[in-house]
Amino acid sequence: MSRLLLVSNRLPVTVKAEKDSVSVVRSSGGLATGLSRPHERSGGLWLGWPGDVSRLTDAQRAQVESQLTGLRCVPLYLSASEVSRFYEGYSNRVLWPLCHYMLDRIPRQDRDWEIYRKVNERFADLVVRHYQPGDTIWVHDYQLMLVPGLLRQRLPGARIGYFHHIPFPSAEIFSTLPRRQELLKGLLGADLIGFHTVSYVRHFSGSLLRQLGLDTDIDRIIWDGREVRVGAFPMGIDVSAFEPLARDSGILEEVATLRRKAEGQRLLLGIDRLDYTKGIPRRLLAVQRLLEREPAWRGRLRFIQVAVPSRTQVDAYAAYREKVDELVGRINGTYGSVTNVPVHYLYRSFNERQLVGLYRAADVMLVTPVRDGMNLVAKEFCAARPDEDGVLVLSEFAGAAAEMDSALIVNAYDVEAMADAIETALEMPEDERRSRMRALREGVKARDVHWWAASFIDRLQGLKTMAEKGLKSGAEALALMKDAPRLHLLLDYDGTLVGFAPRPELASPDDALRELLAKLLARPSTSLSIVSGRPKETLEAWFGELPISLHAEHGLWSRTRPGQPWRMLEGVSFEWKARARPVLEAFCERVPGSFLEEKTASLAWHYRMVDPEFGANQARELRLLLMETFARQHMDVLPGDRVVEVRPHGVHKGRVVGEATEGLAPGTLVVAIGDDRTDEDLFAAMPPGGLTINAGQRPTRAAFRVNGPTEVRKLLQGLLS
Ligand SMILES: Nc1ncnc2c1ncn2[C@@H]1O[C@H](COP(=O)(O)OP(=O)(O)O[C@H]2O[C@H](CO)[C@@H](O)[C@H](O)[C@H]2O)[C@@H](O)[C@H]1O
Ligand SMILES: O=P(O)(O)OC[C@H](O)CO
Repeated sequence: MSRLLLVSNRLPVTVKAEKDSVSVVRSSGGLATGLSRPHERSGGLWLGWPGDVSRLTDAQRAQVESQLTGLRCVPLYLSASEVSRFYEGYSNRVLWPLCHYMLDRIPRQDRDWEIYRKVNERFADLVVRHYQPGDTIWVHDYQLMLVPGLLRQRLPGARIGYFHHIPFPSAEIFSTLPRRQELLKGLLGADLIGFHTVSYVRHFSGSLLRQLGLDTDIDRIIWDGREVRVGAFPMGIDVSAFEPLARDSGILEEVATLRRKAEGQRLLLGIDRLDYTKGIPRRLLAVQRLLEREPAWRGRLRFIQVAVPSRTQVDAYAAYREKVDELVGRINGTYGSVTNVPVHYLYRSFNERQLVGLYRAADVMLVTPVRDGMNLVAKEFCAARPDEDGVLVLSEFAGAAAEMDSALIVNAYDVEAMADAIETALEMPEDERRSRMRALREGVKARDVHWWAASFIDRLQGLKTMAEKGLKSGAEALALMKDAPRLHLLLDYDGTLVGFAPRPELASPDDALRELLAKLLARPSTSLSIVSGRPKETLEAWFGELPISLHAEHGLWSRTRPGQPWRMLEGVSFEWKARARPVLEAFCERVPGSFLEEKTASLAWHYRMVDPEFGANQARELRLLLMETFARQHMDVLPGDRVVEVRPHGVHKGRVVGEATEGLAPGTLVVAIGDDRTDEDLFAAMPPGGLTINAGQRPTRAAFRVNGPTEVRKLLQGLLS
């Protein structure tokens, strides 16, 4: 296993300052336990913020640092202003509510973005300082969304993963963020981007399409000349740590004491960070509603709500706390008695042993966030129930609901339905409770936190990095081309010599391109061919006068010299065309903005002016329909860049190589440059020693890569100097 560099905003340790001493202890949270095994095994480092150390003396700080070194943790200290503007500001006032669909909580002024960016840079710089070739870098969560991109600039060949622990919102929600594109580009610096559920993966892909025009091919995105993978990796908990605690005799005694104190009562339990995403007020209202409508439960229910203080400096959290306090007071005031209150509200953190005791004692666990990335509390509850009893009421808006369908799934916004679910849970027969809990426990055990970490790391380490793929740069290609005694260039047109225009006829050659081609032709021992998918009429009109060979419609038509007739490949069948046309026309009608281009042999359905998400979906549907309908016909369906093309089988750009290079003097270096899938056929048919250059970002069999038409022109210009 290669060395792991873990990067998260918070280090997995807690600094404990007492009167005269200070110590650093490993935290027990999900991330800390989940990654501790790979962290130890890989001999790597964990980089992050150790929390507020501003009140420590110099000597204490030195002591902290030496203990951190022992744990192989590297601290990144945040100044007071960074804590307030990076952590509390952009991370928790903007990104947190955005990802949890709470747009009205985001401040109107975007004033903390710069600090967010700068702190992300500080993290990236720290990683670079500790990076050794061969390391795997794994960045965590929304506080560090720019870090993968910043690392990619600094360490182009590194293997980088990113995991998003909170929901990724729908494309409509994400599009409200002024910095949406920067953040997406930041994430795309990673080789692998992980989310808890497939719906977050879908939302992320939707945003890529809408914001950057990038289509996700199952789990693969092509960005900046690299492949980026996305996937769902549902996080689990450390079951092996919970199980023994749940059988611990000391804890079981405490459970018995608690149950004795609540004799004659059923126990409901809620355990959360005090966060406005956790749905505590509606949960309280549901308990209130049950007591209101079913007087028989009054005095017979005890709802224990534990809330750990969180982000207390952020106003929204303070206001939320007041709201919860007020509701608890109101319910207890209405339904309490001199000896008993229905809600036991505990505003503090509990240690793991105390939590397990509560989980073990509860009849019904209420996990009802209004939005939650995963929610590990739901899984901890099940792991703590080897007795196979207890009912889990789980919000459909927690990522955990995607896996835990044996829970009672509720709409956490619907107070009445939650009151119903609590009642159903309280009255559930023992058999049903056991069979549901058994199924839940199986899932929680099978996909624990070690499985989660290992599946992400294995996937990441199984991917080839840029360096391993070995694509060489345009500069290296230029050096070889300049050294060659003679040169023949096979050039694709659209996407290679010119960029894309809204309609094909608008992408005509500009003056600079014409001048460049003329100069290349004047260069000693240099000849060239244009190999395009365009109709022959277009190539004739644009380049007919030039002493070059022209190949139209992916090689169906060829013309070797000006004035020579165009010749068509022999033995090509077109009978499918009349039947395919109405299918494509129907798509033009139903997808506004799309249009049909007809060439001699092929039909192309263009959707570059259509809403990207809708266009891509419709293109997928069209391809499936064509492949089904014309399964045994002599035709190929080719997906292109915002185009679906249908062309005769056996007609492809590779067919022109023989003719275009016929009669070249020995020792001529043949160079092919193209950007899309149709150019791969050209690359595949190159003569031995030929040089292949991909002018795009797709996976390619080419040996060299440059980035788009601007760099192609720069490369060709380089031949003239
Ligand atoms: N009152 C309390 N006292 C003591 N400990 C308490 C506590 N309340 C919660 N905890 C502990 O905190 C840990 C994490 O809890 P969650 O997954 O529920 O949410 P959190 O929002 O912090 O995490 C974010 O990251 C995790 C992991 O990816 C996602 O599941 C989640 O959706 C995302 O918001 C659990 O181990 C739990 O025991
Ligand atoms: O306490 P925070 O702000 O570091 O956040 C803890 C949560 O687990 C974030 O996902």
